Amino acid sequence: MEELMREEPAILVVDDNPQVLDSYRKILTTPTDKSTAALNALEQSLFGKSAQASHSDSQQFIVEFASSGQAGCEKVKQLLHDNLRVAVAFVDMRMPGKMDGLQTIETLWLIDPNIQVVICSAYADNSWEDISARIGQTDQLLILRKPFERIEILQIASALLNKWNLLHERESQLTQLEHCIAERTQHLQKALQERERFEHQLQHKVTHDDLTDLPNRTLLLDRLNQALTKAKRYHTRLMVCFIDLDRFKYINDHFGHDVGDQLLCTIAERMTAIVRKSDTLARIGGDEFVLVISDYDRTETAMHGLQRLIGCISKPLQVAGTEVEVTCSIGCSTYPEDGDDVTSLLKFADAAMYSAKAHGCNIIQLYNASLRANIEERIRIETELRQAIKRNQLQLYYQPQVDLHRGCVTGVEALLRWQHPELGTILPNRFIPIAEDTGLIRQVTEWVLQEACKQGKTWQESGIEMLQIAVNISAKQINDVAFPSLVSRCLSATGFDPERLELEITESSAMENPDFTIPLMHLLKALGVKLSIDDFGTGYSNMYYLKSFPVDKLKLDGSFVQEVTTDKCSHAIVSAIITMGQALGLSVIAEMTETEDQVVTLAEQGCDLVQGFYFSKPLTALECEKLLWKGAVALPKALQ
Ligand SMILES: Nc1nc2c(ncn2[C@@H]2O[C@@H]3COP(=O)(O)O[C@H]4[C@@H](O)[C@H](n5cnc6c(=O)[nH]c(N)nc65)O[C@@H]4COP(=O)(O)O[C@H]3[C@H]2O)c(=O)[nH]1
Repeated sequence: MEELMREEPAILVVDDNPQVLDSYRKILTTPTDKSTAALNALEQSLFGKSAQASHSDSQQFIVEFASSGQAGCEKVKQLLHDNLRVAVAFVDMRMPGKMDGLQTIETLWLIDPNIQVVICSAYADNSWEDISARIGQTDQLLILRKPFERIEILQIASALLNKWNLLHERESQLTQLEHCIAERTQHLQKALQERERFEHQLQHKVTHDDLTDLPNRTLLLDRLNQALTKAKRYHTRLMVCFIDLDRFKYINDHFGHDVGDQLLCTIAERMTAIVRKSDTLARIGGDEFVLVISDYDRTETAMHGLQRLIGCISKPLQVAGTEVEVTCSIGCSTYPEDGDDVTSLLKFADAAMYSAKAHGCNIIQLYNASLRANIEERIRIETELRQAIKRNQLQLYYQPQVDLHRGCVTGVEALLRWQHPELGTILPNRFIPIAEDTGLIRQVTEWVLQEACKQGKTWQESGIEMLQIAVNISAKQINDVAFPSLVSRCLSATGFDPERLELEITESSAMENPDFTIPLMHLLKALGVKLSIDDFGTGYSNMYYLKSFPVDKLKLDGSFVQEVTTDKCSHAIVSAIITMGQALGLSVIAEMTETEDQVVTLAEQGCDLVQGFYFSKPLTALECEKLLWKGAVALPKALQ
């Protein structure tokens, strides 16, 4: 509105006397004469350039005339309506009609409070004090006594017009400034909101899992800390539950990662729908979820909730057009019973979950004392195994392998023992899995290979004939690209004949990732070593892959061997594996052979080699050497 106002403001003259009005007209609208030129010069020296610009030489002022107060007010209204403003009003004091001078002024200021007013009166009936008392103290009002001088009117008009212009300019600058500040404030507020939104998004991203949008490990730890502090303060209970989906890896590998992701999202949604808002459900790894249940009354109540959770997870779901049922294993630890810090509660729940997994599907396992003992032992083994190699506490035992056709020992299997100074002999099943989990398996395998090759070389050089040494290779090693070079290093370091070294790979580890293990097996074969499949018959061998494995030997799993004489099925499986091995041109060895009947039955089925307590338990290198010097072993009578 303000911008639309015409720049040059008007002067209003209100007087009921036509002659007075005429005088005003003459003074204010007559072109410049000498006196007005002098006035202009005076203005310029007083007000500067802007004063000069305020009115032109040809027309002094824009002037409006009104013969009554009412007409004057109407005129101002009309001008405002036409975007014109009145800057100065000369108002007569005594006027007939409804409005005298003061009433006119009051009304004028109601319409436009910025008008500079000059009261022109010939009478002294209104003193300045009276006027001030009526309309208040103001610097917008001057009193001019009639009869007035032309120069007085011109000076006053010019000065007030300039004053009005300056005020108007200041006012519009202020308005502009306010507008600018408002705009800037709005801009800053918007930027602030944007920043807050961004920070919120960032915070969410840092604390939530991308796939399921559940809290991640960071947020879980934070919430768990808070829940634990609360539980301690209010003496309430807290349960930490590790939930792991069974066979997820299989689904992921078999159907692909997209399907795996979709499954995880569906399961996460199902669980979210039934857990209490006050509890925290987080995803901390591939198929691992953690639920924190706080403030529950009895363990049974929490167990009931977990049973419901199992129920909702294992409801059938469609995966890539196939109906799948997902089971899970849940391990729980509780505050205050099992621990009073976040780390312990998480560790114990994790241990309980592993125990649950070992017991089958959809099992809930509460942490207990025996699990605690297991964990403590595990931690001890993990810590001390690191030192065991350096402190020379590892030792290889050798178990002879007997050739049933020739009746002599043609090979040995190297079996690892840890001679612990306090715990005595520790068997590999107790520490190999821990070595695998901690990555120590690489050092352990290197030590075993070095030691076996060194021993083999010693025996070779001492004249023991044609001895094959079999070494167990962990699943972790068979998935390690650096493994062939490790084998090569050991062979070169010891000078052992590669043909005499046999690497035993379990069927399940060979089948875990055949696309990777087959090329790796070929690399090993290129070194000249022999390969055998251990525990054969227990894994899920795909016959197509079996054909592709560059192996020399199948090692029949001990569980079938031990039942070969007592169980028809085991007998049939043993017989089938031996026949298949022969057909594929592979030799077959049976492990854990304990009785004469077993040896005879295996020989009758065409098994080439046997290993087990029947001929010998695992022996120290020295004991084994004595047996090897003897060469021949006593076969059962039926086979002689
Ligand atoms: N009941 C019975 N058992 C018999 C008989 N004959 C031998 N055994 C035992 O059966 C296991 C055979 O080894 P495995 O199947 O390769 O199974 C091995 C192998 O998988 C692993 N292992 C042993 N040494 C090493 C090693 O150096 N590295 C790796 N990665 N694993 C090893 O530990 C497993 C267990 O080894 P050990 O405790 O030495 O147990 C050995 C051996 O002592 C028998 O007639 N009856």
